[in-house]
Amino acid sequence: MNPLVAADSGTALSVNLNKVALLRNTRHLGIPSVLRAAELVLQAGADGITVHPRQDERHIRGSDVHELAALLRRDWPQIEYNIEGNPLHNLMDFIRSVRPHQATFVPDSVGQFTSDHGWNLPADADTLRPLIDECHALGVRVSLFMDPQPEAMAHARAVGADRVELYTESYASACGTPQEAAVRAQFAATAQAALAAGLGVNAGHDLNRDNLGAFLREVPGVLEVSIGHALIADALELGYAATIRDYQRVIRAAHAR
Ligand SMILES: CC(=O)[C@@H](O)[C@H](O)COP(=O)(O)O
Ligand SMILES: NCC(=O)COP(=O)(O)O
Repeated sequence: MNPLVAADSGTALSVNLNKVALLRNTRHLGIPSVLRAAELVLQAGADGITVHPRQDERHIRGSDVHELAALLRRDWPQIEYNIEGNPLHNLMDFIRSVRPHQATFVPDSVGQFTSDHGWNLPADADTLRPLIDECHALGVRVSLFMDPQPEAMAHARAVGADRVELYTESYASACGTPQEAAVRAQFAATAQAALAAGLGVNAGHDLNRDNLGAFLREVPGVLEVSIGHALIADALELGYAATIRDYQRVIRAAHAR
């Protein structure tokens, strides 16, 4: 599959392997293996691999980033490799050495518990522009992690981003509450603004098998979802292959209209 276009289903499923590394790091035995997890999810039909190497290496280590790059280059050259992180911290070193298909810029602090907000545009524009330009010179697509604010989408395009990744925690936490429909509509409006500005739309954070379908049915043009925490938790119960098949079933069903 061409990593530069959406999956045949309409939305590519990129599997975030952070939590496999988190479990591995609690012993010095190398299990569970991040590389083996990548092979298993790809054999089962995942469309991409995502990692978010944090500076404290609490989960993904620098060595994982490079070993995954070598594996994908050797055995899965058409599979999209998406590396997330803060380009003001450690991300750019990985982008320069690995040249993945996509860099997702995330404005996390060092030691942050998990990502919890997007970029502030246009305030961050002057900081981001040269880093986006550098990625483009390296042949790397840039996606900006963004809150669901329609008015920020034109600014994301103006600073040179190719895509935005909509930060979906507010949607996930609204699911099952009276606010669910309104929050989803906010994401739909943001995606429409992104498309109108000429951006591709990705989405991620706390997506799962239960909330993904409704999101994809209502939010237009989502090219890629990156899913880690819930998917790896599902895989502990179901195994990698059955889990990937089920997420792909949800994605296909959302697009079968
Ligand atoms: C950008 C994003 O939403 C995810 O990459 C999230 O930050 C995962 O990071 P952790 O696995 O460290 O929570
Ligand atoms: N970009 C989001 C991601 O990679 C995974 O987020 P989560 O599913 O672990 O919350």
